[in-house]
Amino acid sequence: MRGLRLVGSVQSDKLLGMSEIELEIVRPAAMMPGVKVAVLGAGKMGGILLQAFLKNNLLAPEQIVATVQHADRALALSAQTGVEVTTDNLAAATWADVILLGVKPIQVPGLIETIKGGLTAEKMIVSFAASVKTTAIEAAAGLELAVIRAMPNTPSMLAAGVTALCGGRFASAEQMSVAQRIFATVGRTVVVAEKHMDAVTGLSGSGPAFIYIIIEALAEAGVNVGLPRDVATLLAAQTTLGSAKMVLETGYHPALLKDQVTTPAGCTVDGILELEEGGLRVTLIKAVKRATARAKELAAG
Ligand SMILES: NC(=O)C1=CN([C@@H]2O[C@H](COP(=O)(O)OP(=O)(O)OC[C@H]3O[C@@H](n4cnc5c(N)ncnc54)[C@H](O)[C@@H]3O)[C@@H](O)[C@H]2O)C=CC1
Ligand SMILES: O=C(O)[C@@H]1CCC=N1
Repeated sequence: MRGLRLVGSVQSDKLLGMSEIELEIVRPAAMMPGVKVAVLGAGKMGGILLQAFLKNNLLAPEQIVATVQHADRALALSAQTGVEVTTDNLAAATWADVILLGVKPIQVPGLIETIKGGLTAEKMIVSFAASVKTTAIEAAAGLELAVIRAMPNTPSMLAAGVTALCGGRFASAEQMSVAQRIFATVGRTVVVAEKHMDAVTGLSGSGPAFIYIIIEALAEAGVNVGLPRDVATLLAAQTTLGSAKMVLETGYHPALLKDQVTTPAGCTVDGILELEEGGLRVTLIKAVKRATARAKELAAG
């Protein structure tokens, strides 16, 4: 069905008194027409991006080729998305203008070695692998080509993600704006200096896992004080979402918003005392510091 105009017809004389209506369903033009994108390593994160490109009509299916490690997964993903999925990284990279790298950090150098023969200085590589520096990709490619490093997160699945991006030595402002358009399909984007990318990984890349644990714990607490589990989970998740929206949309400091909840001599302050005694703040700070430290090591294995 790739690239075809879909034309169907229905018999509807009973409804409209006409013998036949011609239905013509034509997909609207893609927002980045003519750009060919390869997603090398369409796993969890790469798969989310691939689906978002299609859902947002950033790219038509025939503008995308994805790769995975195993042929059976290629077949399944192709059937699910209507996109060509292959295990041939070199062919995909040779065909594409923009090459997204979505394999594990340790696999990036080997993957670039594989696709090197298909790279030219006119192409652009966008890596969302943690830890791998733009200079490492440039050096492995052996070309003065644009490299952009990105760190998205999994709420991207609902277009509620956030992606930090930084450009390598040969990436132009125009190429950065192409990368921002790519990641805008899955949420907000922010451009940072590359020295901050491991910290971004520790905070917003890993962060959803930390927040899920907090939501799970709040729900467990709700069950502990007598709520049905489904009600407790809804209350915990919506409270987290609503509180995040308050920070983003009011622009108030989180401490001020916390003070608004805390009635003098009320119940909230008693809960806060327990949080402080249990070291929640320090624990979260340590979690982000540990994840950031590990992010610095991942490229080396
Ligand atoms: N999962 C997350 O929350 C985030 C992950 N990342 C980064 O995304 C990358 C992938 O992570 P996940 O999606 O979580 O892992 P994943 O294991 O789901 O995805 C990796 C994919 O690469 C494929 N692959 C492996 N070797 C390949 C090869 N030679 N050719 C083609 N495909 C190959 C695998 O089949 C798999 O589908 C990592 O570098 C990670 O740092 C970045 C931001 C967030
Ligand atoms: O855990 C990881 O290594 C990846 C990078 C950020 C989120 N997941």
